[in-house]
Amino acid sequence: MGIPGTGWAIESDMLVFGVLAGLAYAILAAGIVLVYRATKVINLAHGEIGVFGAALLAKLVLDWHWNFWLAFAASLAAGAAVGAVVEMGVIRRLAKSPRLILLVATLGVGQVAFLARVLLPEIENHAPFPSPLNREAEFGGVVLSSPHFMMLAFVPAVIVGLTLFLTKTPFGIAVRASADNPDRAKLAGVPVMRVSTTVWAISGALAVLTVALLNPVTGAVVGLPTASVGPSLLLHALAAALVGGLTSMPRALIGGIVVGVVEAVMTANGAPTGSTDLVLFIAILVMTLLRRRDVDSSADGLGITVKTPPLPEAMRNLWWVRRSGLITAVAAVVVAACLPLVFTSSAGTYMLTKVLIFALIGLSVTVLAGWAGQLTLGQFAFVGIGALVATQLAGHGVPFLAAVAEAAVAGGIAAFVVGLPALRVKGPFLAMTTLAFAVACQSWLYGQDLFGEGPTYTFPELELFGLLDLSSERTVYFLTLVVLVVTAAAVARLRRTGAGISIVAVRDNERAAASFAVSPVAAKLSAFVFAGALAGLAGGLYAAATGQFALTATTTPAIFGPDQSTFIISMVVIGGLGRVSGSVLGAIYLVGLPALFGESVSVSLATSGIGVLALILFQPGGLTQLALSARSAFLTHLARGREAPPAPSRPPIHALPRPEPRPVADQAAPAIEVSGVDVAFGGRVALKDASLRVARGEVVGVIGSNGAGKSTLMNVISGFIRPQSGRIHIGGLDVTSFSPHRRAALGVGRVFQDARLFGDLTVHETVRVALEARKRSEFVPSLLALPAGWTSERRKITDADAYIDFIGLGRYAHTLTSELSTGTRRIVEMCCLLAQGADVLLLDEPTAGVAQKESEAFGPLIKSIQTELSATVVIIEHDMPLVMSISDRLYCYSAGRLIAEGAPEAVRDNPDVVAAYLGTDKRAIERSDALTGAKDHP
Ligand SMILES: Nc1ncnc2c1ncn2[C@@H]1O[C@H](COP(=O)(O)OP(=O)(O)OP(=O)(O)O)[C@@H](O)[C@H]1O
Repeated sequence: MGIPGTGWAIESDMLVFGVLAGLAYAILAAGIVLVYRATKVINLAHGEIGVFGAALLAKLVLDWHWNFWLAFAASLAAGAAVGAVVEMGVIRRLAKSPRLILLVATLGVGQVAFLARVLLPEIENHAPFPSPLNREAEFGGVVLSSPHFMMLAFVPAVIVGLTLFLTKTPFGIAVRASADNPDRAKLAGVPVMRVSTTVWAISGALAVLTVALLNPVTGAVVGLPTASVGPSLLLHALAAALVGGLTSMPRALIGGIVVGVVEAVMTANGAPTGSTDLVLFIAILVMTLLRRRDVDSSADGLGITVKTPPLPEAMRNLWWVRRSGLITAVAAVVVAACLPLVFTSSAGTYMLTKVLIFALIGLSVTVLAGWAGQLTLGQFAFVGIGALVATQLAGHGVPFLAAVAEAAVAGGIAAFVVGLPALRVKGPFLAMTTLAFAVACQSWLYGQDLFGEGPTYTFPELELFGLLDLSSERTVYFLTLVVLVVTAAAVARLRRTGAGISIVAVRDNERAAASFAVSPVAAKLSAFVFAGALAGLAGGLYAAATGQFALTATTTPAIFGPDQSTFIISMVVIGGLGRVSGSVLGAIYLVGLPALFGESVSVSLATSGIGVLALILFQPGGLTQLALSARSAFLTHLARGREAPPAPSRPPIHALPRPEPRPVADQAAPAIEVSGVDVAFGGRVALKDASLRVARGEVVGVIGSNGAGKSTLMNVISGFIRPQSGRIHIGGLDVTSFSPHRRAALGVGRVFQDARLFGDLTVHETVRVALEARKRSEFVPSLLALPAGWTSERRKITDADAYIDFIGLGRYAHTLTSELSTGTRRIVEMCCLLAQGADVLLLDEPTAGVAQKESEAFGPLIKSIQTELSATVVIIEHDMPLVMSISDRLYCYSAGRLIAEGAPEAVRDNPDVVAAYLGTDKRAIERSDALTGAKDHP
């Protein structure tokens, strides 16, 4: 059979080989799916655990002559035990940590499993990997032997068995419940911990089974270095898992077979090297893009883990304490500048340069993963692109600095291309896409003619401005040091500007950020492009420092390969995710120490998988956290017996900064007009022919029982939900097709029911995000500290101070919002509305979660903010006394339909409203949250 238009043939042997390979991918995928279903983590240690168990099996059968099945059972049990120990010792302890930390922990576990395998007594009898039967049969022109039959029999049986186990048994339901919401599952009596341990134990056994099935098929000879489950194999399995949406095992089985067959057909027909990985990358990209977008926009748990401990009041305002970061940085640069005097050999200088380059690449991960929360497993791909571009250009006579700058541009462009589709992709799916990109770069892109003749590339020996000889390692070292210092300073500065804060805000709460006019797309893309450019720049310098490097699809470990991408993630997490110092400390720890003091047992122990795991377990904030804790302890010690100096006072605020008035499309038009809006989620109708008309300056309350469609109405007005029909006008302008952040820029302010704001931003930073609605901080001027950007940033800082003082939040200004009580966070939200200068305020249960006593103050507060902003207000509230006291008119919704509208008293007494919402109990009306149960007290 042939494929029309390609000249390719499909023979039966390709199908047989394809199916066999596909079964291998599927069983690997099953293990990944199992753990992902239970813990939402991609277990990167899965392969290594399997390789360890399979080595044990080989030892038992070949050297100790155990019966195969007995040895098989024992190694599966060993795999299960390893899985359970990993869960109890690592995963459980990190359950509340950001997912990135867990991912890195699985990398550490993988290294420890690798070490365990190496420590197993050496196998003396070199022989093919053991298999129980000794039969052969011909099938489709292919001679199949017992390992193939094992694969054909075991894989479908295991997958069907696991599927039934997970879908039809109470245990399976418990797995799903504990994955979706562990706290709620615990309340419902699900033994969450036991479920998790069991899942990891099953996955451990499955890993051993996988490698035990895989090894004989690939003809592994025990005792010789066996191929481990590297990124490429993992990627095939991930593609299969993705066909099943990371949850369905039968679909993963089909996915695996499809991947295997396509690959076999392509390879047998002589498709160019690496093109199968390219196809895999495209397939993964398309599949992730076609996935239904997550409705839930909550942060995917990639938060920053480094927390600055409080400093004693007596010391906080001393100049050298305030400047301690800068002082440390200067001292570090001085030390770095002296190091070449200590490590004088050319190899030593090269290692120092490599530490600097890794720190630079670490900065790119800091921005992308730490700030933007984009979990990338392919950052080294951009380093490789940068290196090749710089080498190629330098080889064609382009001056050194221009070549390196173009490497940065190439990295940025490549990141833009990858980042654009990645905007729709989150967390583990993005990790997979970027890993696929890294694998495709290694096996396909780097081999393209565009980058010159490989596989060996030589960076020419150049001069800088005809003065500095770049063939000297020392010159390259100092040049790299200058680039790193300048870049680190720019990155640190960027984080303090509106542009940097916005990136973190989008990561923490995309909806809230959009409601402050921050464009999530622009924030994420700018992080992607900037990180890509930094990686490309580092790549250019890496090529210059290395001089000559070889790139082939099979070189392991490849200099720019996917393994390096996972390494750099570990490095940044170990250093301290999200901080500039994190990249530098991580590079010193994981690249510098092993290279310079590799002989020392304690150094290799500290920087091995065990050291990394121990550090993550006891100090998830990494080395930066350790340093900050040490500083805090030292200052606390010094502060003993010292009086706290009076805090520097700020001049009193006489008037709030006035926002520039926004142009209004039609002065005579109502502030908000919603007409004929229908919204349905699947088959469930949330709004039917909804309408709302609010005059300028009016306060309108929206009431109705839970699920009546009130929040949906808010989401329709603010742009988070596109209605199936109907139109929305703001100030006479038809905004139906506008995104949320565009509506926010028109003056639409919003508070959300959950009052989550941005967990990793301080109150001051949060208010500055709101100020973005007035004047957006541009990325490039902020990064380069151009005068325009600088003046506007200074202005925003003082404006934020003014709003915070006005609303009485002064003492919380530098507290993280996640550390505030719900009531205080609600007040921060109000402060943000002021800062945003919103003239249409959409308040979705602004007192939800606030104690009754505190919520009484909210009526006057809302009124005063309305007056200050001359705003129009729509408020959803279950607190009837509050909503009655401030509203000019009320709308009441029931089951998505408007049932009453008019003066507050008239609506309250309307029989339909009484029947559908309020009931007849007077006390309930006076304290209506008792009726809805909506209020939870902090
Ligand atoms: N993103 C969504 N996906 C599916 N269904 C949804 C979604 N958002 C809302 N719904 C459904 O639409 C209906 C209206 O929900 P909505 O949140 O607007 O009600 P509400 O009146 O605000 O209730 P509450 O007082 O509890 O906030 C409910 O049945 C809800 O389950």
